[in-house]
Amino acid sequence: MKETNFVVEVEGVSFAYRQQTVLEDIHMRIPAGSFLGLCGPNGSGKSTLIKLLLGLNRPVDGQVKLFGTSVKSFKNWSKIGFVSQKANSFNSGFPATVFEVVSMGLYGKVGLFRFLTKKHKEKVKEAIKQVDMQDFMYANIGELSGGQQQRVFIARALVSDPELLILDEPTVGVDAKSVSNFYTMLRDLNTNKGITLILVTHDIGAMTDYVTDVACLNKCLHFHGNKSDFEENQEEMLSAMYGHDVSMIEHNHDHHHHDHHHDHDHVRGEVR
Ligand SMILES: Nc1ncnc2c1ncn2[C@@H]1O[C@H](COP(=O)(O)OP(=O)(O)OP(=O)(O)O)[C@@H](O)[C@H]1O
Repeated sequence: MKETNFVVEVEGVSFAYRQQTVLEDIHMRIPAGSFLGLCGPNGSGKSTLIKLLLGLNRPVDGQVKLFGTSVKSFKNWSKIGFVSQKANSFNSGFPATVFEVVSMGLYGKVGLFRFLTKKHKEKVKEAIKQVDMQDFMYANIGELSGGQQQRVFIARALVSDPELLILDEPTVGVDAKSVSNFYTMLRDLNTNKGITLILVTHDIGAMTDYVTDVACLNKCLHFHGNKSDFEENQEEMLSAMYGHDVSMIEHNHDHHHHDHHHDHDHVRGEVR
């Protein structure tokens, strides 16, 4: 029998800022090749958990392993790409092209201010194509929309061939119409390139059509499993987690109908 490879193993992890416990006894194993949507309300500890995975926070209890190695001694950071919502902050005057920004993803490998070889340049172009931004290769980053900028940051993370890509609220500031294209691109990276993805979001509805697995966090891990198990149990889970605040989980579940009355029938996890 083939053993499952886990990219991330979280074993009994707790974390507190001073006296405030933010994460409590989290157990979680993320198999290679999965696309995990990590959701939870504001302040539920999502970003804190990501910082633990990246070794930026030390757990109070328990341990984190990356590719089978404790994060404390993990060195192979080029296997991991990270894109945060704050990446998306270039103003229109910023004097760098898409090509240059994506090249920065290689500096860990080639050293800052070294010349890029032809091979490196090919890699940069390939990463830009993967996020479907080839038409903007030499455009200034500051002139692009929020969603386009986020694609460029993903390309910058992809250029060093990561096996795991972590995205913390990448669609903040991306207009609604671009969000589904953005998620489709992520799904393609997962299925075609086999990159394991962790997508942090407080918007459950928008991502469930794209991910393979879902984790729901609110200090404790309320659920972690594949998407179909999640969909069977989601009403209970969401009302336990979000109470009566369903505004953030509205979602047009139906792909074939676009009239508003119909959409409204498909609000998920509705609690009245
Ligand atoms: N550096 C810090 N010092 C003290 N408290 C913090 C710090 N960072 C986060 N917190 C607190 O820890 C809790 C969890 O925050 P965290 O940012 O992990 O949640 P989140 O789920 O990512 O939230 P959001 O969706 O709003 O980004 C919150 O109550 C927050 O106020």
